[in-house]
Amino acid sequence: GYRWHTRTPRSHFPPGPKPLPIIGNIFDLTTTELWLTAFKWTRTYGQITHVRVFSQSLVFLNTPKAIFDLLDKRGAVYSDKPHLVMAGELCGCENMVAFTPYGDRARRQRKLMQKAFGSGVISRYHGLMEMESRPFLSRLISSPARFQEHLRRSVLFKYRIDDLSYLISRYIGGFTLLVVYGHQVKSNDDPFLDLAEECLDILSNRIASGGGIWPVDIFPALKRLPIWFPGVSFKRNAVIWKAKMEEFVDRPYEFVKDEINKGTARPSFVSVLLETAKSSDASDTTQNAEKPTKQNKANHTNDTKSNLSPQDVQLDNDIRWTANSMYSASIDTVVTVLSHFILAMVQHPDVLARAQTELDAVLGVAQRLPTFEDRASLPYCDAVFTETLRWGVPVPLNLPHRVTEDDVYEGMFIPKGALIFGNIWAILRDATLYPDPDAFKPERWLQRTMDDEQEKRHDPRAYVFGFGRRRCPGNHLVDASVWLLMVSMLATLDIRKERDESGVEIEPVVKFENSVFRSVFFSFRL
Ligand code: HEM
Repeated sequence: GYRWHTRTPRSHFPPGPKPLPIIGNIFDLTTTELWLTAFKWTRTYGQITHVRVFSQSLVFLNTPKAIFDLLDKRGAVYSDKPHLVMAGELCGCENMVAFTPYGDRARRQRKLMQKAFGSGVISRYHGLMEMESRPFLSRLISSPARFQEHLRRSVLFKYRIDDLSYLISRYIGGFTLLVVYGHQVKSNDDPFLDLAEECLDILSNRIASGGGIWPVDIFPALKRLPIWFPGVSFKRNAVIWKAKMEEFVDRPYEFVKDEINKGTARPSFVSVLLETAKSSDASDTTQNAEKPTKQNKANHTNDTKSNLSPQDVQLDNDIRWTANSMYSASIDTVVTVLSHFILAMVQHPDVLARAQTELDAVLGVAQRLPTFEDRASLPYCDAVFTETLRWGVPVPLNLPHRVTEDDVYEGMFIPKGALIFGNIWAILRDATLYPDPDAFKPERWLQRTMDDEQEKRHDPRAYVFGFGRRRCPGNHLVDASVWLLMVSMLATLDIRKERDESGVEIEPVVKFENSVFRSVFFSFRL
């Protein structure tokens, strides 16, 4: 039965729109851009909102205080992830880091990612990022044939954001493939990048569309229906998608193993961990391995299965899935942030001009491209980057966390199993924190009026990467690589509105997609 009918009176839940009997607030949730709806609720219900879908509680945390009090300070019970039958179990995504239940495995995975992309190691990749950003720029300006060389920052091709998304995903995907797997993308039809593209499309537009909640997640009994049963097409799809996801995880990983065996592996996240594991094998230091589950065994290639210890199997799976998670989590997110940047530049030629003037002064007549050494001398460009993160809000409702114990916060009851959404949108659009919040205003980051602690809380980086023990492990990488792409584009390109036949500028028609990421579509010119 429903817990609140017996033990806890409904009035003790955080406030929220009134649910219908049984189905709850389903109809309150089905609007486009759910974050806009959730934002409206904050006006009526304040710092926390509660809604439910059938018996599943959804809790939106709408203020920095509520978010940090729960997701940070009570991280021990607010760091689990929803158990998704369809996405996790049936489609095999349960080992991806963003879906991993909170516990030993999640902690091991995060430790590995910390090694790869923790704040202390990012500067090691600066050279590589600078190197990889060059082909990105040249692909950008050479893809359409009409480049006009006599203009320094030159204009004049028509783009749809999709064309650019493609190039950005090649850049960030290529970079991650190199760092994580030691694979260098050389051609336009790289098999690993093509596979990633196909799989990310399946993941975000098929498996996780609608927040990843399928009827079978609400009625788990559906999964026991036989596959031929009418209406069970989700199970047939799941079989196909699961095979694809496994290929996505296994192929680049097996590539590294092959390269190691041949003695030709380029040093990478995976190769270094595998080599370290091999050399510590002799001294046998691993402890506390989980018992190998069916899943673990199934993941293993036949030739090695027989002589692997449970510890080896565990480590092998940790590396395999962590590598894929970093690779797959980096692509759509970075594309989204850069699309927001371009949109802001198209809509604010004055900001573009000021950023370019600053760059010109620093880069001088040499007309070289910017590097990380220049960052400290480019405060306005940095402000443009910070404001892009605040204004764009790439993941407006964060990824849901799941609370593992009944909890009470300021007199409100939060039931075990509730999904908790950090309402990042509500915070970054809060006029008391960021006056005139809809406006794109880099100036707001130029004068320091707060002490260090307040400043840190005010910085959009405290929000856009999520919270507590699940906070995005790629955040330091993003701060470097996205900054570099932005200033490289500012240094070499003009970004303009489209024009009609008679040369008159057209306001971009902007369309946001209703999904986990705040993807945006529009046209512009470079
Ligand atoms: C601008 C780009 C990015 C944004 C805005 C972003 C944002 C986020 C957010 C909001 C979360 C959810 C955090 C939470 O549950 O509280 C997350 C998780 C994650 N991100 Fe990112 N991310 C970006 C790029 C990257 C990159 C480049 C990587 C590569 C290392 C990455 C890897 C991950 C992983 C593995 C998770 C799951 C962490 C976990 O559940 O423990 N992200 N990211």
